[in-house]
Amino acid sequence: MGARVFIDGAAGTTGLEIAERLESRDDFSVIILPDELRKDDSARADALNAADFAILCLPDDAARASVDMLRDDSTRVIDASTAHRVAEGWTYGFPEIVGAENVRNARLVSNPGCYPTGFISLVAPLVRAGLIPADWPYGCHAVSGYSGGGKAMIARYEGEEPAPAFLGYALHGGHKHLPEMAAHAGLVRPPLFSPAVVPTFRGMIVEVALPASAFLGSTPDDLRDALASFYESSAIVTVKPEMAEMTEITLAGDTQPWDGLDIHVFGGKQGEQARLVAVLDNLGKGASGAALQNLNVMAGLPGATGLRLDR
Ligand SMILES: NC(=O)C1=CN([C@@H]2O[C@H](COP(=O)(O)OP(=O)(O)OC[C@H]3O[C@@H](n4cnc5c(N)ncnc54)[C@H](OP(=O)(O)O)[C@@H]3O)[C@@H](O)[C@H]2O)C=CC1
Ligand SMILES: CC(=O)N[C@@H](CCC(=O)OP(=O)(O)O)C(=O)O
Repeated sequence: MGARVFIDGAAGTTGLEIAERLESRDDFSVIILPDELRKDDSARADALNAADFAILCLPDDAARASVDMLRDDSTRVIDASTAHRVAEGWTYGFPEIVGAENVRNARLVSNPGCYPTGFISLVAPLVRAGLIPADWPYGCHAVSGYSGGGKAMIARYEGEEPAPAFLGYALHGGHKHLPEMAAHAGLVRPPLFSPAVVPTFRGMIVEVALPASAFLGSTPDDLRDALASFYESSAIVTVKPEMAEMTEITLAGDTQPWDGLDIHVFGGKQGEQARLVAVLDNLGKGASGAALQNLNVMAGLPGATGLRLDR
């Protein structure tokens, strides 16, 4: 029997996928409450405290309640919700950005948000390298598959009523991901964020478009080179070489999880702009894939065992 992993919220979109993916693993034994007990606080408290690892796949308030139910420090937690992503005492579970060693040694790990995973992957290394400023008024445009909205949005897109082909939201600001986007990208303020949902189940494209004045005299090639060197040792994040002939970027519309994250840097002909683009699966590196990566790292397993990186 391997380490015991309790999935709290295993009936939801993220929890279900983590449970399915852990099923084939013999290095972990999975604890899932039966349907009639999955919202029973006493059963949840017992399962949480009996586990070596608890993965919280719950709305924010329920995730906070789960953490409050822990009686001692013996359960290590991966929280997939937004509740603890900028909270003191929690390690942000983005090993490529915060360092795998920090995740390995952490007891409380917050799994990054899907959009922030794309945004931070593009911006954090360049801010750290001093190639773009921490105080620029960044913008971030992104599209997500509808599974990003959990069960409610899946029901909307798969229900009787026709769903929109493009659904822009967060029109008045205040998206729940803004604090972690600023904090973990190393920015003084969050980006102007314009997310949208498109009618595919999973997949995500996150873009940060920059005028040349934002990259302080470097070129788009310099930005790409810096990102390539930052992610050189990552099996998960791939910085694509310049592809001048590439004129379109598309969502694959995959049905299976894909845990990779591809980064593109497109430059203007005279270097007058750079479009930094991250392509990922909102349910892969944006959710369950990241949770499994964090679980592997925390359990001291080599690399990113069990992650599907090809598309
Ligand atoms: N979908 C995505 O792309 C991503 C989601 N996340 C995060 O993961 C978390 C879960 O999201 P997601 O899977 O999409 O959401 P879902 O709505 O699909 O699932 C949430 C699950 O939690 C259950 N639940 C709600 N309250 C309680 C409670 N008090 N006790 C026990 N179970 C409870 C729900 O039960 P019921 O079925 O009865 O409603 C549901 O099964 C959220 O915090 C979300 O922000 C993170 C990354 C990406
Ligand atoms: C399409 C959609 O609604 N996406 C969600 C984000 C996905 C999600 O649930 O957020 P986490 O990654 O923080 O879990 C939203 O914009 O609120």
